[in-house]
Amino acid sequence: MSMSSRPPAPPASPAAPTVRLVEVGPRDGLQNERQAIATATKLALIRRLAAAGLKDIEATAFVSPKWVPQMADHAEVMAGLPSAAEFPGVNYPVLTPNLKGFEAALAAGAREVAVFAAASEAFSQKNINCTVAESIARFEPILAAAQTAGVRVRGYISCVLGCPYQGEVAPEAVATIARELLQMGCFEVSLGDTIGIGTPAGVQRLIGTVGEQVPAARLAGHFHDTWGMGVANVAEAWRQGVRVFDSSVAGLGGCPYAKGATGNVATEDLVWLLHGLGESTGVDLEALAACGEWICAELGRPNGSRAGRALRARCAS
Ligand SMILES: CC(C)(COP(=O)([O-])OP(=O)([O-])OC[C@H]1O[C@@H](n2cnc3c(N)ncnc32)[C@H](O)[C@@H]1OP(=O)([O-])[O-])[C@@H](O)C(=O)NCCC(=O)NCCSC(=O)C[C@@](C)(O)CC(=O)[O-]
Repeated sequence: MSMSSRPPAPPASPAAPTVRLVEVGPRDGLQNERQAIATATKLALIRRLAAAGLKDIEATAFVSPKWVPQMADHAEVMAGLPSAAEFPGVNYPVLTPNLKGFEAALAAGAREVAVFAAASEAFSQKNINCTVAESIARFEPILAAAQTAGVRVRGYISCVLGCPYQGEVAPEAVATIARELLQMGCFEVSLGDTIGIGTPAGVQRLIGTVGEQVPAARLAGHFHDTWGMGVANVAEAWRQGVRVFDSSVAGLGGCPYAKGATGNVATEDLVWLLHGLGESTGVDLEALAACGEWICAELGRPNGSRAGRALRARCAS
Protein backbone atom coordinates (compact mmCIF):
# COMPACT_ATOMS: atom_id res chain seq x y z
CA MET A 1 0.00 0.00 0.00
CA SER A 2 1.40 3.46 -0.86
CA MET A 3 1.85 6.05 1.88
CA SER A 4 -0.82 8.31 0.40
CA SER A 5 -3.50 5.61 0.46
CA ARG A 6 -2.82 4.65 4.06
CA PRO A 7 -5.75 4.94 6.46
CA PRO A 8 -5.51 7.79 8.96
CA ALA A 9 -3.50 7.10 12.10
CA PRO A 10 -5.61 6.25 15.16
CA PRO A 11 -6.45 9.50 16.94
CA ALA A 12 -4.15 10.03 19.92
CA SER A 13 -5.62 9.82 23.40
CA PRO A 14 -5.10 12.99 25.47
CA ALA A 15 -3.82 12.61 29.01
CA ALA A 16 -7.02 12.60 31.10
CA PRO A 17 -9.24 9.62 30.22
CA THR A 18 -12.91 10.38 29.67
CA VAL A 19 -13.82 6.69 29.44
CA ARG A 20 -12.54 4.08 31.89
CA LEU A 21 -11.46 0.75 30.46
CA VAL A 22 -11.30 -2.29 32.71
CA GLU A 23 -8.91 -4.77 31.13
CA VAL A 24 -10.10 -8.26 31.99
CA GLY A 25 -7.68 -10.21 29.78
CA PRO A 26 -5.52 -11.70 32.58
CA ARG A 27 -8.67 -13.04 34.29
CA ASP A 28 -11.61 -13.44 31.90
CA GLY A 29 -9.24 -13.78 28.96
CA LEU A 30 -7.18 -16.59 30.43
CA GLN A 31 -9.56 -18.44 32.78
CA ASN A 32 -10.84 -20.70 30.01
CA GLU A 33 -7.49 -21.60 28.40
CA ARG A 34 -7.04 -25.36 28.55
CA GLN A 35 -3.24 -25.35 28.65
CA ALA A 36 -1.71 -24.34 31.97
CA ILE A 37 -0.31 -20.83 31.55
CA ALA A 38 2.82 -20.03 33.54
CA THR A 39 2.40 -17.43 36.25
CA ALA A 40 5.37 -15.58 34.72
CA THR A 41 3.44 -15.27 31.43
CA LYS A 42 0.38 -13.89 33.24
CA LEU A 43 2.58 -11.36 35.02
CA ALA A 44 4.35 -10.37 31.81
CA LEU A 45 0.91 -9.80 30.24
CA ILE A 46 -0.16 -7.60 33.15
CA ARG A 47 3.06 -5.60 32.95
CA ARG A 48 2.65 -5.02 29.19
CA LEU A 49 -0.97 -3.92 29.69
CA ALA A 50 0.08 -1.44 32.36
CA ALA A 51 2.87 -0.18 30.11
CA ALA A 52 0.27 0.42 27.36
CA GLY A 53 -1.58 2.76 29.74
CA LEU A 54 -4.36 0.60 31.18
CA LYS A 55 -5.18 1.65 34.73
CA ASP A 56 -7.65 -1.06 35.75
CA ILE A 57 -6.33 -4.57 35.11
CA GLU A 58 -8.34 -7.47 36.53
CA ALA A 59 -5.49 -9.69 37.63
CA THR A 60 -6.94 -13.03 38.73
CA ALA A 61 -9.80 -14.76 40.55
CA PHE A 62 -9.91 -16.16 44.08
CA VAL A 63 -12.29 -18.92 43.04
CA SER A 64 -12.07 -22.62 43.71
CA PRO A 65 -9.18 -24.22 41.77
CA LYS A 66 -11.41 -27.27 41.32
CA TRP A 67 -13.86 -25.14 39.40
CA VAL A 68 -11.37 -22.98 37.46
CA PRO A 69 -7.89 -24.53 37.57
CA GLN A 70 -6.33 -21.77 35.48
CA MET A 71 -6.79 -19.27 38.32
CA ALA A 72 -5.21 -21.54 40.97
CA ASP A 73 -2.03 -19.41 41.07
CA HIS A 74 -3.99 -16.34 42.27
CA ALA A 75 -1.73 -15.68 45.29
CA GLU A 76 1.43 -15.98 43.16
CA VAL A 77 0.00 -13.56 40.60
CA MET A 78 -0.77 -11.04 43.35
CA ALA A 79 2.71 -11.43 44.82
CA GLY A 80 4.32 -10.68 41.44
CA LEU A 81 2.29 -7.61 40.44
CA PRO A 82 4.27 -4.54 39.36
CA SER A 83 4.95 -2.02 42.11
CA ALA A 84 3.12 1.30 42.33
CA ALA A 85 6.49 2.98 41.68
CA GLU A 86 6.75 1.14 38.35
CA PHE A 87 3.17 1.86 37.22
CA PRO A 88 1.60 4.56 39.42
CA GLY A 89 -2.17 4.60 39.76
CA VAL A 90 -2.81 1.13 38.36
CA ASN A 91 -5.53 -0.87 40.06
CA TYR A 92 -5.56 -4.70 40.06
CA PRO A 93 -9.05 -5.96 40.99
CA VAL A 94 -9.74 -9.67 41.51
CA LEU A 95 -12.87 -11.85 41.58
CA THR A 96 -14.14 -13.15 44.93
CA PRO A 97 -17.26 -15.38 44.90
CA ASN A 98 -17.48 -15.84 48.68
CA LEU A 99 -15.92 -14.82 51.98
CA LYS A 100 -13.24 -17.50 51.69
CA GLY A 101 -12.15 -15.98 48.39
CA PHE A 102 -12.31 -12.46 49.80
CA GLU A 103 -10.16 -13.34 52.81
CA ALA A 104 -7.56 -14.97 50.57
CA ALA A 105 -7.62 -11.97 48.24
CA LEU A 106 -7.18 -9.57 51.15
CA ALA A 107 -4.28 -11.61 52.52
CA ALA A 108 -2.70 -11.46 49.06
CA GLY A 109 -2.92 -7.67 49.04
CA ALA A 110 -6.03 -6.98 46.91
CA ARG A 111 -7.37 -3.43 47.20
CA GLU A 112 -10.39 -3.99 44.95
CA VAL A 113 -12.51 -7.11 44.51
CA ALA A 114 -15.52 -8.04 42.42
CA VAL A 115 -18.49 -10.16 43.37
CA PHE A 116 -20.41 -11.83 40.57
CA ALA A 117 -24.08 -12.63 40.34
CA ALA A 118 -26.25 -13.64 37.40
CA ALA A 119 -29.60 -12.52 36.05
CA SER A 120 -30.40 -16.18 35.33
CA GLU A 121 -31.01 -18.88 37.94
CA ALA A 122 -29.68 -21.62 35.68
CA PHE A 123 -26.40 -19.80 35.04
CA SER A 124 -25.99 -18.98 38.73
CA GLN A 125 -26.19 -22.69 39.57
CA LYS A 126 -23.69 -23.67 36.88
CA ASN A 127 -21.24 -20.88 37.64
CA ILE A 128 -21.25 -20.55 41.42
CA ASN A 129 -23.40 -23.49 42.57
CA CYS A 130 -26.15 -21.50 44.25
CA THR A 131 -29.34 -19.56 43.53
CA VAL A 132 -29.25 -15.86 42.70
CA ALA A 133 -30.68 -15.03 46.15
CA GLU A 134 -28.08 -17.24 47.85
CA SER A 135 -25.32 -15.51 45.91
CA ILE A 136 -26.52 -12.08 47.04
CA ALA A 137 -26.62 -13.36 50.63
CA ARG A 138 -23.02 -14.64 50.22
CA PHE A 139 -21.93 -11.19 49.12
CA GLU A 140 -23.24 -9.46 52.28
CA PRO A 141 -20.31 -10.55 54.49
CA ILE A 142 -17.87 -9.70 51.69
CA LEU A 143 -19.23 -6.17 51.48
CA ALA A 144 -19.10 -5.81 55.27
CA ALA A 145 -15.51 -7.13 55.50
CA ALA A 146 -14.44 -5.02 52.53
CA GLN A 147 -15.81 -1.88 54.13
CA THR A 148 -13.84 -2.60 57.31
CA ALA A 149 -10.69 -3.23 55.26
CA GLY A 150 -11.19 -0.21 53.00
CA VAL A 151 -11.44 -2.40 49.90
CA ARG A 152 -13.64 -1.36 46.97
CA VAL A 153 -16.17 -3.88 45.67
CA ARG A 154 -17.42 -4.02 42.11
CA GLY A 155 -20.49 -6.06 41.17
CA TYR A 156 -20.94 -8.13 38.03
CA ILE A 157 -24.19 -9.46 36.62
CA SER A 158 -23.89 -12.23 34.03
CA CYS A 159 -26.34 -13.14 31.25
CA VAL A 160 -27.90 -9.67 31.05
CA LEU A 161 -28.90 -10.17 27.41
CA GLY A 162 -29.52 -13.90 27.37
CA CYS A 163 -28.57 -17.13 29.12
CA PRO A 164 -27.03 -20.23 27.52
CA TYR A 165 -29.29 -22.47 29.64
CA GLN A 166 -32.43 -20.42 30.14
CA GLY A 167 -32.69 -18.31 26.97
CA GLU A 168 -34.35 -14.90 27.36
CA VAL A 169 -33.56 -12.72 30.36
CA ALA A 170 -35.86 -9.86 31.32
CA PRO A 171 -34.14 -6.46 31.67
CA GLU A 172 -36.28 -5.94 34.80
CA ALA A 173 -34.51 -8.89 36.47
CA VAL A 174 -31.16 -7.27 35.70
CA ALA A 175 -32.37 -3.93 37.05
CA THR A 176 -33.43 -5.49 40.36
CA ILE A 177 -30.06 -7.17 40.92
CA ALA A 178 -28.13 -4.05 39.85
CA ARG A 179 -30.05 -2.00 42.40
CA GLU A 180 -29.44 -4.60 45.10
CA LEU A 181 -25.71 -4.72 44.42
CA LEU A 182 -25.41 -0.95 44.61
CA GLN A 183 -27.53 -0.80 47.78
CA MET A 184 -25.20 -3.38 49.34
CA GLY A 185 -22.25 -1.08 48.73
CA CYS A 186 -20.82 -2.00 45.33
CA PHE A 187 -19.37 1.14 43.75
CA GLU A 188 -20.31 0.03 40.23
CA VAL A 189 -22.17 -2.74 38.45
CA SER A 190 -20.80 -4.32 35.31
CA LEU A 191 -23.47 -5.72 33.00
CA GLY A 192 -22.20 -8.91 31.37
CA ASP A 193 -23.40 -10.21 28.04
CA THR A 194 -21.72 -13.48 28.91
CA ILE A 195 -22.53 -15.26 25.66
CA GLY A 196 -22.29 -12.21 23.42
CA ILE A 197 -25.79 -12.72 22.12
CA GLY A 198 -27.09 -9.17 22.49
CA THR A 199 -27.62 -6.61 19.76
CA PRO A 200 -27.73 -2.81 20.05
CA ALA A 201 -31.56 -2.92 20.24
CA GLY A 202 -31.29 -5.20 23.28
CA VAL A 203 -28.63 -2.97 24.82
CA GLN A 204 -30.90 0.05 24.36
CA ARG A 205 -33.76 -1.76 26.14
CA LEU A 206 -31.43 -3.02 28.86
CA ILE A 207 -29.79 0.30 29.72
CA GLY A 208 -33.16 2.04 29.43
CA THR A 209 -34.75 -0.34 31.96
CA VAL A 210 -31.78 -0.62 34.31
CA GLY A 211 -31.30 3.15 34.04
CA GLU A 212 -34.73 3.68 35.64
CA GLN A 213 -33.33 2.21 38.87
CA VAL A 214 -29.62 2.90 38.62
CA PRO A 215 -27.78 5.90 37.14
CA ALA A 216 -25.78 5.13 33.99
CA ALA A 217 -22.74 6.61 35.76
CA ARG A 218 -22.73 3.55 38.08
CA LEU A 219 -22.88 1.03 35.22
CA ALA A 220 -20.21 -0.65 33.15
CA GLY A 221 -20.64 -2.64 29.95
CA HIS A 222 -19.04 -6.09 29.66
CA PHE A 223 -19.71 -7.43 26.19
CA HIS A 224 -18.47 -10.70 24.80
CA ASP A 225 -18.02 -10.81 21.06
CA THR A 226 -19.37 -14.28 20.23
CA TRP A 227 -21.82 -13.03 17.60
CA GLY A 228 -19.64 -10.12 16.42
CA MET A 229 -21.75 -7.48 18.15
CA GLY A 230 -19.23 -6.42 20.82
CA VAL A 231 -18.18 -3.09 19.32
CA ALA A 232 -21.73 -2.23 18.21
CA ASN A 233 -23.02 -2.98 21.70
CA VAL A 234 -20.36 -0.79 23.30
CA ALA A 235 -21.26 2.03 20.90
CA GLU A 236 -24.92 1.74 21.89
CA ALA A 237 -24.16 1.63 25.62
CA TRP A 238 -21.90 4.66 25.15
CA ARG A 239 -24.77 6.44 23.37
CA GLN A 240 -26.91 5.62 26.43
CA GLY A 241 -24.37 7.33 28.71
CA VAL A 242 -22.24 4.40 29.93
CA ARG A 243 -18.57 5.43 30.27
CA VAL A 244 -16.93 2.32 31.73
CA PHE A 245 -16.24 -0.75 29.60
CA ASP A 246 -14.62 -4.10 30.22
CA SER A 247 -12.56 -5.65 27.46
CA SER A 248 -9.84 -8.16 26.84
CA VAL A 249 -6.64 -7.62 24.87
CA ALA A 250 -6.77 -9.49 21.53
CA GLY A 251 -10.33 -10.54 22.42
CA LEU A 252 -9.00 -13.33 24.64
CA GLY A 253 -11.37 -15.43 26.62
CA GLY A 254 -14.61 -17.17 27.19
CA CYS A 255 -16.54 -18.36 30.21
CA PRO A 256 -15.99 -21.91 31.48
CA TYR A 257 -19.73 -22.15 32.25
CA ALA A 258 -21.02 -20.75 28.94
CA LYS A 259 -20.20 -23.27 26.20
CA GLY A 260 -19.18 -21.71 22.91
CA ALA A 261 -18.89 -18.20 24.32
CA THR A 262 -15.85 -16.47 22.86
CA GLY A 263 -13.79 -13.71 24.38
CA ASN A 264 -14.66 -10.21 25.41
CA VAL A 265 -14.72 -7.43 22.91
CA ALA A 266 -11.05 -6.74 22.14
CA THR A 267 -9.51 -3.82 23.99
CA GLU A 268 -7.75 -2.68 20.80
CA ASP A 269 -11.12 -2.50 18.97
CA LEU A 270 -12.66 -0.55 21.84
CA VAL A 271 -9.80 1.92 21.95
CA TRP A 272 -10.09 2.49 18.20
CA LEU A 273 -13.85 3.01 18.53
CA LEU A 274 -13.67 5.29 21.55
CA HIS A 275 -10.87 7.46 20.20
CA GLY A 276 -12.88 7.76 17.01
CA LEU A 277 -15.84 8.95 19.10
CA GLY A 278 -13.63 11.69 20.52
CA GLU A 279 -13.13 10.04 23.91
CA SER A 280 -9.78 9.59 25.56
CA THR A 281 -8.74 6.35 27.21
CA GLY A 282 -5.13 7.01 28.17
CA VAL A 283 -4.16 3.90 26.21
CA ASP A 284 -1.36 3.76 23.66
CA LEU A 285 -3.01 1.72 20.90
CA GLU A 286 0.22 0.64 19.22
CA ALA A 287 1.71 -0.63 22.48
CA LEU A 288 -1.55 -2.39 23.25
CA ALA A 289 -1.68 -4.02 19.81
CA ALA A 290 1.91 -5.24 20.28
CA CYS A 291 0.85 -6.72 23.61
CA GLY A 292 -2.07 -8.47 21.86
CA GLU A 293 0.26 -9.94 19.23
CA TRP A 294 2.67 -11.09 21.92
CA ILE A 295 0.09 -12.88 24.10
CA CYS A 296 -1.48 -14.58 21.07
CA ALA A 297 1.95 -15.91 20.06
CA GLU A 298 2.52 -17.09 23.63
CA LEU A 299 -0.81 -18.92 23.69
CA GLY A 300 -0.62 -20.11 20.09
CA ARG A 301 -4.02 -18.70 19.24
CA PRO A 302 -5.25 -16.26 16.58
CA ASN A 303 -5.57 -12.58 17.39
CA GLY A 304 -9.28 -11.80 17.91
CA SER A 305 -8.85 -8.04 17.52
CA ARG A 306 -9.74 -6.53 14.15
CA ALA A 307 -7.95 -3.28 15.02
CA GLY A 308 -4.93 -5.23 16.26
CA ARG A 309 -4.73 -7.17 12.99
CA ALA A 310 -5.21 -3.99 10.93
CA LEU A 311 -2.39 -2.25 12.77
CA ARG A 312 -0.12 -5.26 12.27
CA ALA A 313 -0.92 -5.31 8.54
CA ARG A 314 -0.21 -1.59 8.30
CA CYS A 315 3.10 -1.93 10.08
CA ALA A 316 4.06 -4.83 7.81
CA SER A 317 3.18 -2.99 4.58
C1 LIG B 1 -18.29 -20.30 44.33
C2 LIG B 1 -17.69 -21.68 44.44
C3 LIG B 1 -16.42 -21.65 45.29
C4 LIG B 1 -18.71 -22.57 45.10
O1 LIG B 1 -18.29 -23.92 44.99
P1 LIG B 1 -18.86 -25.03 45.97
O2 LIG B 1 -18.27 -26.34 45.54
O3 LIG B 1 -20.34 -24.92 46.04
O4 LIG B 1 -18.21 -24.52 47.32
P2 LIG B 1 -18.23 -25.06 48.80
O5 LIG B 1 -18.41 -23.86 49.67
O6 LIG B 1 -19.18 -26.22 48.94
O7 LIG B 1 -16.74 -25.60 48.96
C5 LIG B 1 -16.27 -26.72 48.24
C6 LIG B 1 -14.75 -26.70 48.23
O8 LIG B 1 -14.27 -25.52 47.56
C7 LIG B 1 -13.44 -24.74 48.44
N1 LIG B 1 -13.69 -23.32 48.18
C8 LIG B 1 -14.83 -22.65 48.38
N2 LIG B 1 -14.65 -21.37 48.03
C9 LIG B 1 -13.39 -21.25 47.61
C10 LIG B 1 -12.63 -20.15 47.13
N3 LIG B 1 -13.15 -18.93 47.00
N4 LIG B 1 -11.36 -20.37 46.77
C11 LIG B 1 -10.79 -21.59 46.88
N5 LIG B 1 -11.47 -22.67 47.34
C12 LIG B 1 -12.76 -22.48 47.71
C13 LIG B 1 -13.88 -25.17 49.83
O9 LIG B 1 -12.87 -24.90 50.78
C14 LIG B 1 -14.12 -26.65 49.63
O10 LIG B 1 -12.87 -27.31 49.56
P3 LIG B 1 -12.69 -28.86 49.98
O11 LIG B 1 -13.12 -28.91 51.42
O12 LIG B 1 -13.60 -29.66 49.07
O13 LIG B 1 -11.25 -29.11 49.72
C15 LIG B 1 -17.36 -22.27 43.03
O14 LIG B 1 -18.55 -22.48 42.35
C16 LIG B 1 -16.46 -21.38 42.22
O15 LIG B 1 -15.30 -21.17 42.56
N6 LIG B 1 -17.00 -20.83 41.11
C17 LIG B 1 -16.25 -19.89 40.29
C18 LIG B 1 -16.68 -20.02 38.87
C19 LIG B 1 -15.92 -19.01 38.05
O16 LIG B 1 -14.84 -18.55 38.40
N7 LIG B 1 -16.50 -18.65 36.88
C20 LIG B 1 -15.89 -17.73 35.99
C21 LIG B 1 -15.90 -16.32 36.51
S1 LIG B 1 -17.45 -15.49 36.32
C22 LIG B 1 -17.41 -14.93 34.69
O17 LIG B 1 -16.52 -15.25 33.95
C23 LIG B 1 -18.47 -13.96 34.25
C24 LIG B 1 -17.97 -12.51 34.22
C25 LIG B 1 -17.65 -11.99 35.62
O18 LIG B 1 -16.79 -12.37 33.45
C26 LIG B 1 -19.07 -11.60 33.61
C27 LIG B 1 -19.72 -12.18 32.36
O19 LIG B 1 -19.09 -12.25 31.30
O20 LIG B 1 -20.87 -12.59 32.48
